[in-house]
Amino acid sequence: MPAQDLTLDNLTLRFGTFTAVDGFSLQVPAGRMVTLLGPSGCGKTTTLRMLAGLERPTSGRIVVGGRDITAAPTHERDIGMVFQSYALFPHLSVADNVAFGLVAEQVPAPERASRVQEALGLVGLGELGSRRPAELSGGQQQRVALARALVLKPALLLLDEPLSNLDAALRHRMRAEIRALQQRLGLTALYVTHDQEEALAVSDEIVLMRAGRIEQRGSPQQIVREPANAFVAGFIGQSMLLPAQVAALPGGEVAVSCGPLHLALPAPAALVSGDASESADAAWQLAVRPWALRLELGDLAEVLAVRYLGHQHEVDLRLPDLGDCTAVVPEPAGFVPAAGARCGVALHPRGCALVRA
Ligand SMILES: Nc1ncnc2c1ncn2[C@@H]1O[C@H](COP(=O)(O)OP(=O)(O)OP(=O)(O)O)[C@@H](O)[C@H]1O
Repeated sequence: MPAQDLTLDNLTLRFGTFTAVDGFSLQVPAGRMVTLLGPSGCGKTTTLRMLAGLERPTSGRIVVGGRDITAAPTHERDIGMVFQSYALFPHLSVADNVAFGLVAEQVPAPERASRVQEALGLVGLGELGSRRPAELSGGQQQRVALARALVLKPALLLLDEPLSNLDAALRHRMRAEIRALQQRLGLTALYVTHDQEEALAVSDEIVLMRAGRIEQRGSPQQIVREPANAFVAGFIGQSMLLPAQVAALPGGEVAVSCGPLHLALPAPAALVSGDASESADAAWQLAVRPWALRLELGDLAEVLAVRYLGHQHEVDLRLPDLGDCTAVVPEPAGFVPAAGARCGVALHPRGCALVRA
């Protein structure tokens, strides 16, 4: 079946009095990969389990390609699933593991064999169909799990922490492979991870969740560059949050002061729209990425320590009124102060975002 679009409409799931997923709405266009990201316990897996038919929502609807599947049993949902544990059958060959869903669907043997070979080819395991899972590496086993989902040509692919069991190098390679395959096949996919770099690397769109609700959704760039609030700024990438004074300037900009540091930024949308509750008098914080702290000659900050990491230098600073923070100077570096010396600090607007306190 060709990829379908997915709509989650006001999904809620309560376990007794505890609300695990709270009025969750999302549209995923056909052929896109959207990632649910958020801290442990925020409801990512529960949302995926409702999609898979493993949990029944307390209220709300799930629609795939115009078909309401909210109450459909798992095997009628046309969904492929890949989980953290590969859950392969150890006594079956790789090919028979991949064929398992086709046997359940009573696909005739000759078609089964060609679809299994095609799916194994897609994940680069075309030659290994006769092996047993125990004779494969962890990465290869996860590829078998992926082939087992793809062989069904599902309308929707669900991936729940699919790379958590792999070591770091393999995780990097596999996330690139999964993303390339999803794009090449035009699959609609929902991906769950708590690893922000993984989410940034594989997604068309990220949905950042907290306590069963959506804090922000947007492209990876939007989530990093325009965090909607202090929680998002703190969760994605390292951010230092500084109390900020904000004053409107002509031309759609605001003057921002954080203790001794000053810069001009585009005015946040809420300020431009004139929403009375969002006036410049409201409490704001400036979320500052480590690379937005630009070091220069001067004597504003005390340099506590400098660490050379090969691709960058980390510089621990003590700023008057603001406390301690760490700046990052990419290699090849221009100016890097010495530990124990003093330096000037400027804020680069690209790595700074105003968020409500
Ligand atoms: N069957 C259940 N009964 C009661 N509470 C549950 C049940 N399943 C999940 N929860 C609770 O719902 C909340 C959301 O759980 P969920 O597994 O969706 O979180 P998550 O975002 O996937 O977290 P993690 O990243 O740790 O996997 C948690 O507080 C969890 O304890």
